[in-house]
Amino acid sequence: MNQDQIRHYLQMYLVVGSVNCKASDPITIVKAALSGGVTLVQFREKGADALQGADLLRLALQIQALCRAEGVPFIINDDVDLALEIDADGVHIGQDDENAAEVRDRIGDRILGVSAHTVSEARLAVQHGADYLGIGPIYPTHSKDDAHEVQGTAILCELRENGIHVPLVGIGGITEERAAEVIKAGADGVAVISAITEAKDVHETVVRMKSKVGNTLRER
Ligand SMILES: C=C1C=NC(C(F)(F)F)=NC1=N
Ligand SMILES: [Mg+2]
Repeated sequence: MNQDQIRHYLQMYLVVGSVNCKASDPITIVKAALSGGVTLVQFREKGADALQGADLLRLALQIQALCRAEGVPFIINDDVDLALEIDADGVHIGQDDENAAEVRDRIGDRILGVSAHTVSEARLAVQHGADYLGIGPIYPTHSKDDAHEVQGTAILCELRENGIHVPLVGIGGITEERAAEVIKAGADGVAVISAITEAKDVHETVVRMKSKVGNTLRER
């Protein structure tokens, strides 16, 4: 997939799993987020009471169907086997998951996202064929209990200053108020968990956040 297409997808990136959906259920949240205009959805089922087996597969297929109906790509976090089993549009892997080069071989030209926390991790991921890099946590997050130390937007500037020009998406504690500064620092979009899954009005939150991202991208 070409880089401009990937950059477009990264603008308003929802990362969701049943564990993050307390106020409401994942399907209701994903429907409202899609109607608000999210441009990419990642199914990330992690944590103490994460779904497994048939329940996991059922929820993945349900969210995949909702995304497909809206023409929004659907990505699976970590689980390359599940992604291939249901023919997801891509996978997102961390530094502690399967080697990115091996995953690229397994998934063909599906979307490959890789988490990176330093310039050297970013360079390696790009060499191994990553289509985009997930960078963070930019701000303190309570969505990931083993998150790396908070990096602030400086990491985004540092990556761009060191010649990392592939599509980048920031993640970690990103809220509507913070979205613009993540884009100004060089990200092509924002990846969001609890600011959307715990929002009082999911649809409106996505609409507002997406318009702030779009306006800031145009001003850049
Ligand atoms: C650990 C992660 C880091 N970044 C991303 C994203 F921003 F979506 F690319 N997703 C993850 N699951
Ligand atoms: Mg992982």
